[in-house]
Amino acid sequence: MVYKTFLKAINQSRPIIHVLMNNVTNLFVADALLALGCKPIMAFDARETAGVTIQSDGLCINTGTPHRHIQESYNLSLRSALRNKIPLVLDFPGVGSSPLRQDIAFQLLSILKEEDPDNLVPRIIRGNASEIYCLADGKSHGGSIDSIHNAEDVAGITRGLRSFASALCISGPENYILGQSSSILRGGHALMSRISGFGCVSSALMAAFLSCCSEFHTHDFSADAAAGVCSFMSECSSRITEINGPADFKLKFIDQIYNITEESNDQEVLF
Ligand SMILES: Nc1ncnc2c1ncn2[C@@H]1O[C@H](COP(=O)(O)OP(=O)(O)O)[C@@H](O)[C@H]1O
Ligand SMILES: Cc1ncsc1CCOP(=O)(O)O
Repeated sequence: MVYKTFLKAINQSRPIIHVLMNNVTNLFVADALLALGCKPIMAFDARETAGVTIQSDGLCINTGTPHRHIQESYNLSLRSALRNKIPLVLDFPGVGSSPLRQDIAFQLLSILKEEDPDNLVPRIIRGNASEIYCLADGKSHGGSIDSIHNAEDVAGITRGLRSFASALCISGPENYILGQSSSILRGGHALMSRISGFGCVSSALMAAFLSCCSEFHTHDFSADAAAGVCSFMSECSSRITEINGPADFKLKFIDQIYNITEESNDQEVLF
């Protein structure tokens, strides 16, 4: 299924996407979702987060900047999504960097198993190769938010982790999508690794694509949604011309999210 099918569905349904994003990339993610035609809502407080999730069409939890109290919000929203059949994406930036990040991640994974062991609620786990490596083997590898591993190597050790989600995306210069079927999709532009937020945006857009899933009945919808986002982001970046640097690329990328529609011809610049 190509990304244009998803763009059309999003354009028609204007889904509400509840995002618990890290505080580095919150605005970039909100702007990317708005440009796509979604209605993002960033809500973090445990007193409202489960209720906001119930009223949403998709959920994205990104645990990149943990702080006191937010772990409860992650848990409440995840349970709320699973109990109300709201599709979701989990993203764990730098999960191998500290015991706290691992504790948060493994608690969320245990909630997935407890509430929905058969993956009936569509869900994607996305991360760079080092993050997926840490989730898959349960050990900390230290280091930064950026990946030091190779997606192809890590894909080989994800059998156990794959049982937690209907699709897994190991991102990087090439994106490995592992679901009922698997695919490898080229990334976008090397500058995507030189500015914060392209991974976070990718996860949020996956939640948006997943939110349309009731309209489709494919055997492997979550993998289609993950692959659709990777193709879409690749197309957005390939249309950007006259790049002055990372910040310029980021703004022009948001414009491309807005400009590409289901009617666009591939590689056509629409400014
Ligand atoms: N060197 C690269 N070349 C092309 N595309 C890239 C590159 N690095 C990242 N990307 C793109 O940016 C997205 C986010 O990738 P990644 O950097 O792995 O995530 P994160 O920000 O979570 O570490 C990928 O899905 C891919 O499309
Ligand atoms: C720098 C940083 N630190 C914690 S979260 C974050 C942003 C990560 O964004 P991305 O992984 O999408 O580049």
